[in-house]
Amino acid sequence: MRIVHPVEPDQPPSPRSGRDPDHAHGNGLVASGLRHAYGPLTVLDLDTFTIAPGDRHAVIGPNGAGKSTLLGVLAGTIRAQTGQLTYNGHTVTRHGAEWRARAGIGRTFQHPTLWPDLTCLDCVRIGGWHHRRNPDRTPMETLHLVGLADHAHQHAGSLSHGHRRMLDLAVAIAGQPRILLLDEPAAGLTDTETGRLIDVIHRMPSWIAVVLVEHHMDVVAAVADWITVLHHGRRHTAGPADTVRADPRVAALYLGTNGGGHAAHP
Ligand SMILES: Nc1ncnc2c1ncn2[C@@H]1O[C@H](COP(=O)(O)OP(=O)(O)OP(=O)(O)O)[C@@H](O)[C@H]1O
Repeated sequence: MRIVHPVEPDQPPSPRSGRDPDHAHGNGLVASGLRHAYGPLTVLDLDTFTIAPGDRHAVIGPNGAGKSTLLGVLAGTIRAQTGQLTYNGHTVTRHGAEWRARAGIGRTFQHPTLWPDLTCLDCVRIGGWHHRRNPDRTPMETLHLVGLADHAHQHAGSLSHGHRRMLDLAVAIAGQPRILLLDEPAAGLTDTETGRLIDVIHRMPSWIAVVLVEHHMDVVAAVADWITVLHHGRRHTAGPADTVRADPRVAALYLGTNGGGHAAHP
């Protein structure tokens, strides 16, 4: 895939430095002993998974490896059968997705649903409904960031697939997350949209952690400095992005010579 970066960025990229304006970054999200099964099928079995402020962490693995399940457990849309989660030192295991979103754990979805009868602008307004502080940017500025300013008054239901994904991202950003969980954000995007997505992630302030589940390895290479590889719900490999991408065991997993499913070659 050829990634096209927007020719004229509308804002300078955010430096990976700076300070959380409300000093609320704490020590991030720490999960331990996560286990989840559907019937006899264990789809998640992780001893620990940690997200620290500012992380750029990709979770990759063959189809069915448990990546979306992990994101769901972290976001609170799936309750793991066992395990504990703390966020900035507080136990949040039993708190649901809405509480976690308000606390700063935002997410996008593999299949965004949004509100089809609302305009893009109203969707972004809803995304920011729980602000505890002055918004980082107006809803219109958020739409501009993701390249949807010209579609502000269009109904979400009439957007193209790629634009719907970018709107889902805008809605998540409007919630001013401290941890942003992205589930296959590049799936189905054009090259130009993919370039825009990478640009948006690069502009995230340094105190925001971004965790993305992604099959597009050029997107992973562009944004992640740490990669966890899941296989059958377990950690197969984890480490600095360059090291993991060069690991022949990971390539073997993707090529199916290690009992894995099919997916793009890392
Ligand atoms: N609600 C459910 N009921 C039963 N099985 C499920 C359910 N959700 C997911 N699974 C199964 O759990 C396993 C892990 O699914 P998950 O979506 O987490 O994997 P994934 O790594 O995100 O896959 P992909 O890359 O294909 O999106 C798969 O075998 C999937 O079929």
